[in-house]
Amino acid sequence: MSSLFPKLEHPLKVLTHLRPKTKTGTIMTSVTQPVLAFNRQDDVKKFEDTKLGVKGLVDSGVTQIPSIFHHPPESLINSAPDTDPDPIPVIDLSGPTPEVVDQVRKAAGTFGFFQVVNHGVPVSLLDRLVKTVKAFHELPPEERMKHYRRDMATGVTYFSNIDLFVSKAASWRDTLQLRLGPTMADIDAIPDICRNEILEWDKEVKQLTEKLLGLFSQGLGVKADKLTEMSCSGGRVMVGHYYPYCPEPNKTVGIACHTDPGVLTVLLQDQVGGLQIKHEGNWVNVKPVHGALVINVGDLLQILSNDKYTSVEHRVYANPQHEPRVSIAVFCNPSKRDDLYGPLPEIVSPREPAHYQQFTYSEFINRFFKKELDGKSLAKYFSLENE
Ligand SMILES: COc1cc(/C=C/C(=O)SCCNC(=O)CCNC(=O)[C@H](O)C(C)(C)COP(=O)(O)OP(=O)(O)OC[C@H]2O[C@@H](n3cnc4c(N)ncnc43)[C@H](O)[C@@H]2OP(=O)(O)O)ccc1O
Ligand SMILES: O=C(O)CCC(=O)C(=O)O
Ligand SMILES: [Fe+2]
Repeated sequence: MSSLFPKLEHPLKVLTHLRPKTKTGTIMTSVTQPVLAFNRQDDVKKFEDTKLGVKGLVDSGVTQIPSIFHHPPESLINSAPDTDPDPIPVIDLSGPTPEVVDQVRKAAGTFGFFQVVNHGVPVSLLDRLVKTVKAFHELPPEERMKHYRRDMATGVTYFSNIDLFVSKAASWRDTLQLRLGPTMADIDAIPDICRNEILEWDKEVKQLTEKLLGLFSQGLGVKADKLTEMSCSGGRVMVGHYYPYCPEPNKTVGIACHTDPGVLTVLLQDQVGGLQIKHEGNWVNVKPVHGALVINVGDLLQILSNDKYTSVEHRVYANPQHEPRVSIAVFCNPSKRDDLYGPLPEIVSPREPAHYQQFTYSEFINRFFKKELDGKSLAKYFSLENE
């Protein structure tokens, strides 16, 4: 440990020594000594080694966020102006199927996002899930840090920022991540405090994603079980994000602008708000609707649909409120790794030729982990228009 980070008895104390940057660019320690050399990777590692995430920073009472969280001006976020009524469609899944298919097709082709109600998942379970995932993130530090790990051996991980070591700036959130399918993570590795709710949620979300794939398939005019047959929701990864209060929300973000790589994402958000999507060049808030689930098209579904559906950029602002924000997303991906994916043959023709080449899911996901972190869709890497 460098002399700038004196050996401290409690890991939380290290956090107060992570260096904020002054306006002039001079880097000061918390005891206001000027420092000439600044190694970002050292500070990233020290933050990681606390195993307490941004929640630990907040608990330690930071009033200035460490410079590893400072985003460049172009990626900073202001709250988007509220639009009334909220333009993002709320679809009642209990409606007549042809109408629901039509609504899904339109929403997926324009916003790439919509909310669903009467989706079949008991609202009481959604409330319990948010409550218990929040309780996990608010366990005492010594309990929480026992879970902190990035390796996928058990299928359960807990960390701050999936891309902490590769991104240019870290974001103000922590995440509990679990593999739900095709095989569930080790049950014993799921934190006790939210285990029952996650297991119940897994059953419900599996049924819901199959229903949604049916609607997306019919919206393309192909047989209802086409996307399910292609195993499009066989691989399911759940994340439980925690966005604590940020003392300097104008210097960082909750989650940087990105698209989701897979087929579709089901997102449960609490009532705090913060998610924004890009629509016709403007940022639009996705307002929380109690009991609703937010659905969005991923890059792979955009490709399968030959651009009939669109994978849209979205982001979350750093939480300026003292009430922490919790969101739970399930990313659906194909479980057949070596099958070929590309625009569905049924929807391409000489009049509507394929916009994308074919590739295996393994090639696709390798591209995800290799791509520069530009926040843009993966679709461009498979586009035939580049050839
Ligand atoms: C870590 O390096 C990164 C990270 C990023 C992240 C950018 C973002 O923040 S995007 C916004 C939020 N999105 C997410 O947090 C992504 C959440 N996760 C997912 O959507 C899925 O986990 C998935 C990444 C799409 C993978 O899902 P799935 O295919 O169902 O799951 P697996 O079977 O477990 O994995 C498939 C394949 O990927 C390899 N892999 C999984 N996790 C990692 C990882 N953290 N680092 C490297 N490789 C990983 C896994 O080993 C499998 O490989 P095989 O060879 O066995 O097929 C952007 C850029 C980065 O570099
Ligand atoms: O927290 C949210 O509302 C969005 C999370 C998200 O976009 C993601 O995990 O990919
Ligand atoms: Fe996302």
